[in-house]
Amino acid sequence: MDSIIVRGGAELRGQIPIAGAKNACLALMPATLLSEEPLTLTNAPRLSDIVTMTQLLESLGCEVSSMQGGKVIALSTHDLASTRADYEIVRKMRASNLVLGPLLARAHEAVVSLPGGCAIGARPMDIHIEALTALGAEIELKDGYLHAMARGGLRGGRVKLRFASVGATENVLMAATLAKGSTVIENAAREPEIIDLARCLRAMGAQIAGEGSSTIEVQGVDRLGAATHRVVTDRIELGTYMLAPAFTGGEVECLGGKLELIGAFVEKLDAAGIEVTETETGLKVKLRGDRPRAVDVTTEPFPGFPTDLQAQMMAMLCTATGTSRLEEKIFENRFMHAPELQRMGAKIEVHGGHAVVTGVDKLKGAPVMATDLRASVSLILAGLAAEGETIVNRVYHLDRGYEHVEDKLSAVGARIERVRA
Ligand SMILES: CC(=O)N[C@H]1[C@@H](OP(=O)(O)OP(=O)(O)OC[C@H]2O[C@@H](n3ccc(=O)[nH]c3=O)[C@H](O)[C@@H]2O)O[C@H](CO)[C@@H](O)[C@@H]1O
Ligand SMILES: C=C(OP(=O)(O)O)C(=O)O
Repeated sequence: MDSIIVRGGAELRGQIPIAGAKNACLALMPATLLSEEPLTLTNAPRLSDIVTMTQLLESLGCEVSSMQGGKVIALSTHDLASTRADYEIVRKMRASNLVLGPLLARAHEAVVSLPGGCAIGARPMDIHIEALTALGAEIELKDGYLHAMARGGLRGGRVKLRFASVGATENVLMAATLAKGSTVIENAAREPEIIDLARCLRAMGAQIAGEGSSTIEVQGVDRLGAATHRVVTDRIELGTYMLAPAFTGGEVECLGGKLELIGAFVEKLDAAGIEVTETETGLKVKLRGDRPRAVDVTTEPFPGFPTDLQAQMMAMLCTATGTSRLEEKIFENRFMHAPELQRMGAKIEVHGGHAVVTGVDKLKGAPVMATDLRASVSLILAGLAAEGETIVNRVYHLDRGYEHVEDKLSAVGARIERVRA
């Protein structure tokens, strides 16, 4: 398995291009199942999760080709070959469950493996099931698979989510586009990835209003057509690289970055003494003074502070002056980076869903283990600030969510390299 070696202490200066969002693209790709006509996605990120979604869609009869080195993905599902999403693929990636809504809408049936838990916490699907049931689906769990059926097709209805689940909002939004009549989704998730999906579905001919608010209305149509859609900027990759100069000094411009994608995060950066300026091409970031200051952070659904940036923020707060408190409210086991950061000299105490971080003068390089996607990159960031060499092992998680991390960081002056196994 590959590892990444980081030698700390180099100041960062320059521009980092931010890719299209993994978590948007993984919801946009299954939208192809709703139409017999082609869907083309531009600004797609080049990630192993996209390859996994490609394999899943191909197993259902979709033709997928990628162009421009993977930045453009052309999908076409003229005929569905299967309505079964197999455990062998679904277990690799939670987002595989996003084929459930589209399959039900198009074929009126689906058999989809439960994603199961993952390292960061349980990944239940009860909210998805309840929402699709409100559109007339009958769903039963058998042998680890959800067996779903919509006799006579889905019909619109009132869907009230008990929690603003991103995945459940995406599944029911896609399903409702082809349901008979109108659907109202209450307590819908408001993440930028939901807005992006709604825009793509609208380009395909869906009638949707209210995305980005807590109430989304959908008027079902008979069929969806062809469309080309540009994937929204990855706000998590953006936030990750925005933190980099706080570890190293210098100034970095994240190309394609927009404040509206990342407001709550930027407020915390400001409080920590990190200056963010919007430019015509992106967001410029630099640290005021020598060290960041402690801040308290609670993860919440959008527009709150994103859970997917908590690990990177914790790594930064390990180098700050003062004591910070972090509360993780989305996933129950998302502090696995803490013991690894401790190996580098960080002072962190974890009590259930809370962590207390007391900043230290200097982190020290160490061999560390990447336990999940965002934990992996938090260790790389910490390595940029640490004295000596940090070896981040087991980086396959990283390749799920960050394209060419070592190239992007070395282009702005970091001393980082990948060692291929
Ligand atoms: C609200 C939130 O921040 N969602 C994040 C979540 O999306 P993802 O779609 O994976 O997760 P959800 O938004 O559905 O889940 C958030 C919470 O709801 C719970 N839940 C979810 C579905 C369900 O049927 N039953 C249930 O109890 C989950 O256990 C979790 O505690 O992970 C993604 C990858 O890290 C992030 O990009 C999303 O921003
Ligand atoms: C945890 C993440 O992804 P997934 O939901 O696919 O596990 C993530 O994007 O940070």
